[in-house]
Order: sequence, then structure tokens, then C-alpha cells
Amino acid sequence: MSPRTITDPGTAPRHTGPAITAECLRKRYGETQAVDGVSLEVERGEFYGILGPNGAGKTTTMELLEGLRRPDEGHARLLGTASWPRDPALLRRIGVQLQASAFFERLTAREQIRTFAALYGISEARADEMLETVGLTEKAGTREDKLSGGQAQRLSLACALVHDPELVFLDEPTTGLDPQARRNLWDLLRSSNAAGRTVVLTTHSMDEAETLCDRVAVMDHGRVLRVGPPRAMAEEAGVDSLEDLFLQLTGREYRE
Ligand SMILES: Nc1ncnc2c1ncn2[C@@H]1O[C@H](COP(=O)(O)OP(=O)(O)OP(=O)(O)O)[C@@H](O)[C@H]1O
Repeated sequence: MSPRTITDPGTAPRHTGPAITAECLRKRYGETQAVDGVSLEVERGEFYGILGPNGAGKTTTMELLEGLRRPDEGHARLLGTASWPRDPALLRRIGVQLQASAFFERLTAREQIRTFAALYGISEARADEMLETVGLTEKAGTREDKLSGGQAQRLSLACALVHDPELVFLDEPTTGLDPQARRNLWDLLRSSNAAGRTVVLTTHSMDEAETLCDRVAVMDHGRVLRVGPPRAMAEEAGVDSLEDLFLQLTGREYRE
């Protein structure tokens, strides 16, 4: 074994291949085949969306990619490293946006992000900078349960980015937000991607997928039906929108 440290990302081997590869992932919960043979590849620097209706298997797919769940079958690699079994050196290089409900109870916004930062050995100054980046400096002293939905989502994004990960996963980051808060979050996600980071998000919003994503995987019943740039994919299929594409692929109307 090489003596290379496993915790210092600065010494991690640089990997130039795809950010993510997944081969034939499957996961079953009792009678439900939540993920049914998902294969995909995400390029470095890409903004990639996993789109599908409720129950399509988006969250489970993400959890398998992230290494938060063990697949029944198949493999995923992130930045060249197998995501299962979990590898602490890899976890240091990825960010996972947690739901607002996963905050530490009763802490203020500043205390939340400083606590996340401390887990990664990141300075308080950098934590405060992230709070500024997501526009929450004025709310630094506010307790998590007193933040609005949009503020809580921005705080959870800041917590996922505080250690400057190369790859970030977001599970339905704008669900429940009003249009303005949603746009603000879109801007943050775009600039995070423009800074060179690979971004993967799940969404049930066609609009969001079309606006943000370089490529989208359309999922239904645990399977990826089609992958491509949203507009080009619809054009190739001879339809006007992702909504019509979904109808063509499944024979069902898409309900957000
Ligand atoms: N822990 C679990 N135990 C049992 N069944 C589960 C579990 N998690 C998900 N499922 C089921 O697996 C299927 C896929 O769920 P998943 O959450 O991955 O879909 P999704 O596309 O993210 O849906 P949503 O948009 O509603 O979050 C659903 O039928 C769901 O009910």
C-alpha cells in the first residue's frame, strides 16, 4: 500500500475521466423495484438532471450513486472511485445537499454552517464566506427553524458546498419554493457549476430541467428512458417539449 494519506484531498490522485459512471444499478424495497437497471455517465463539469414523476426512483438512484445505499446489483464510480463501500477520502470530495430537516436542531444559520465546516476541518472564516455567498449574512443569527423555505434551502446548499467539493448532489433543491426564491437558488446553482463543479440534481420539474441542465436523464418506474440535452432530445423525437417527450415514451401525461 502506498502511504498516501486518505483524508487530504490535495494528495488524492487526479482523475480525468467522467465524474460519474453507473452500470446497471438495481435496488428493491420489498415488492417495489425502485431502481431497475440504471446505467449513466456524467461528465466532469456537467450540470446533469434526473427527471421523473413521483416514485420514479430518482432519490434512490442518487443515494446509490452517492454511496448512501448499497445497490442490490450494479456499480457506481465517482471521480474514478467506487462509491460502495464508502471511502472517506471520496466523501471529502463530494457534497450532498441535505434536506432542511437534517439541520442540527436549534442552531443558528452561522452555527449550522460552522459546525459542518468543522467536520471537514474548514475555517470559520470560510464558513462565514459561504453564508455570504448564499446571501444569508443578515440571517446568520437566526435559528434554523425560523428561516423561510428559500433561506433554509440556501443554507443547506451552503453546507453542502462549504468544503469546496468537486461534485455536488442535490435532491429536489427547489421543491416548495416560491418563484422568486426558486430563481435565486437557480442562480446559485448555475454559478456553482460555472465555477467548475459537476452538479447532479433530481427534479420532477420539466421547467427546471430545461432551464438548468446540460443533459437530463428521464426516469420512470426505476428505469432511464432517455438521456440527452433537453431541447435536442425533444427535437430528435419530433416533439416540442420534455412533457410531450414523456408522453411519447410512456403513453402517460406527465404530472408534476
Ligand atoms: N426506504 C424505502 N422503503 C420502501 N420503499 C421505498 C423506500 N424508498 C423508496 N421507496 C419506494 O421506491 C420507489 C422509488 O422511490 P424514490 O423515492 O426513489 O422515487 P423518487 O423518484 O425520488 O420519488 P419522489 O419524487 O416522490 O421523491 C417508490 O415506489 C417508493 O415508494
